[in-house]
Amino acid sequence: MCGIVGIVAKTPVNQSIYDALTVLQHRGQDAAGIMTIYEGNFRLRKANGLVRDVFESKHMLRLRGNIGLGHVRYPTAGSSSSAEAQPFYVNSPYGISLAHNGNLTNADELKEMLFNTARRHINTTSDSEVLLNILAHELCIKRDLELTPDAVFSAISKVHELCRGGYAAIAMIIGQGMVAFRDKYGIRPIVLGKREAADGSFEYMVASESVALDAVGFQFVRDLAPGEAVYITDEGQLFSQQCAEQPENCPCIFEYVYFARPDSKIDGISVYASRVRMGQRLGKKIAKEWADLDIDVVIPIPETSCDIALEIANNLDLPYRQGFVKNRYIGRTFIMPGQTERVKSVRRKLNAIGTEFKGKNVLLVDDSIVRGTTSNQIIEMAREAGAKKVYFASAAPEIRFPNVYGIDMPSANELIGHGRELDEICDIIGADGLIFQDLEDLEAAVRDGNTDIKNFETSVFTGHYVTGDVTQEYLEHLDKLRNDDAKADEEFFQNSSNMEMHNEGHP
Ligand SMILES: O=P(O)(O)OC[C@H]1O[C@H](OP(=O)(O)OP(=O)(O)O)[C@H](O)[C@@H]1O
Ligand SMILES: NC(=O)CC[C@H](N)C(=O)O
Ligand SMILES: [Mg+2]
Repeated sequence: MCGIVGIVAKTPVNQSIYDALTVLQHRGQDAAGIMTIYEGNFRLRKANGLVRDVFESKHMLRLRGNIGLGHVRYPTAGSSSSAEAQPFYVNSPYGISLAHNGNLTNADELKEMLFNTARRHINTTSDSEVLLNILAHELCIKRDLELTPDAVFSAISKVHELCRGGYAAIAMIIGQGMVAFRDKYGIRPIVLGKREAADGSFEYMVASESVALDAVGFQFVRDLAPGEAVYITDEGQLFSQQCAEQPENCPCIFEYVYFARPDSKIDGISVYASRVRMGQRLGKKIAKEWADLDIDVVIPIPETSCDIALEIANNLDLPYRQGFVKNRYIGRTFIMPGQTERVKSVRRKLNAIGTEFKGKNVLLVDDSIVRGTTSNQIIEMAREAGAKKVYFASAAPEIRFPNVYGIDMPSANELIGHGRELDEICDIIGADGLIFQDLEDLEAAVRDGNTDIKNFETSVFTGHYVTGDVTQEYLEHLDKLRNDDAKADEEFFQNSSNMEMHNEGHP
């Protein structure tokens, strides 16, 4: 899940984009990039690493200009090489750069089509470079020197016709403006904000999550609707239009379960409040199904599950204790690119406080169990710390199917819930009892924040893919390409780029 941000302002945007990226860091820890336009040219800095490591003062000084884009990357297509860090850019037409969150499911076909029909070459394995070239190709067909909003929107309509999958994207066009758009199912989130400039006019910002607006002093205006595009000219004029045929609101439910920050609101739903409701519902289920269990204490697995666990404890009338301490300098485990790193990071990241476990029957709570990397080790740690019995609750149901829309779960076989029933999963993670939230309850917990949303993207639980184009053949192809072994084999290449980036220079 990447984080994206774009700002069109009256004053330099580099610091605001940097600050916004730091609060979107939880969406991608692998690479970061900022691109601005200054005196008719792009200025770019992107590299592998966290925001604080990628941008030094010398880079920030170079990133001049009042319009810019930023990206934090969690690779879910292609490789982790710095050459695939974002934003990407193309020279023609105008000079366009793009930052993308999500995954295209038909990137291979589009790549071929781009060559066959437009002789466009894609030099990386990134689906985002494909998306940028599709947009560039469509804008190229409009040959006027100045782009009208109508021409931009008709290009985005073509993008929607051609591209499948989940995408929220922001593109910047030299001498014209910035366009942000969201796929027709609204799978990936994106919000619009505004701020009053000193001269009384408005500056605009688009970002993956509302928390980014808060961080840099923009007021939330609204979420982009599924299929909608907003175009902000260099002068700061805002236009918006629905660009997709039959859009359908179907946001990714995993944003609420795990990805997004609790202080964000997505599609009118507070992520924090939805997690509290997940806790309420799961608490009720535990009370009903485990009435005879002698649980002494509820302990969360930091960090994402803390709000959920507290509510479960309230519902069960049990004490809530933060029995695991999280090392604040270690990032999120699940979005690390390889399984070896993920396994190692659990014990580096979490440590048990012995007194909270010794001689007790503990209920550990996590937001989700994906590969079982965390639950497996954490249960072992609870036992080492002296727990008598270790029960485990997951606020999301069993994850049984791959994700194809921008969450790196490409291989069914790597999912602990794939093809396994509750008892078997419980045995593998080594718990004395295991309980999952029902999908109905999870959906209701989120929907209670905005009853206009009838459906969510829940394919990891159901195997039903809303875009309707995901075949067994595609899933097998994805598995071969991106399972952990395949990625480990590519490790050497991930650390070395085919193309060095020419983004260093003098201010
Ligand atoms: O079953 P797994 O494959 O281990 O994946 C699930 C775990 O990964 C995530 O935590 P993560 O450490 O990424 O982030 P957090 O600190 O936000 O909880 C999630 O919150 C679960 O704890
Ligand atoms: N998680 C994401 O949004 C990733 C965007 C894009 N598919 C990439 O891998 O760079
Ligand atoms: Mg976690």
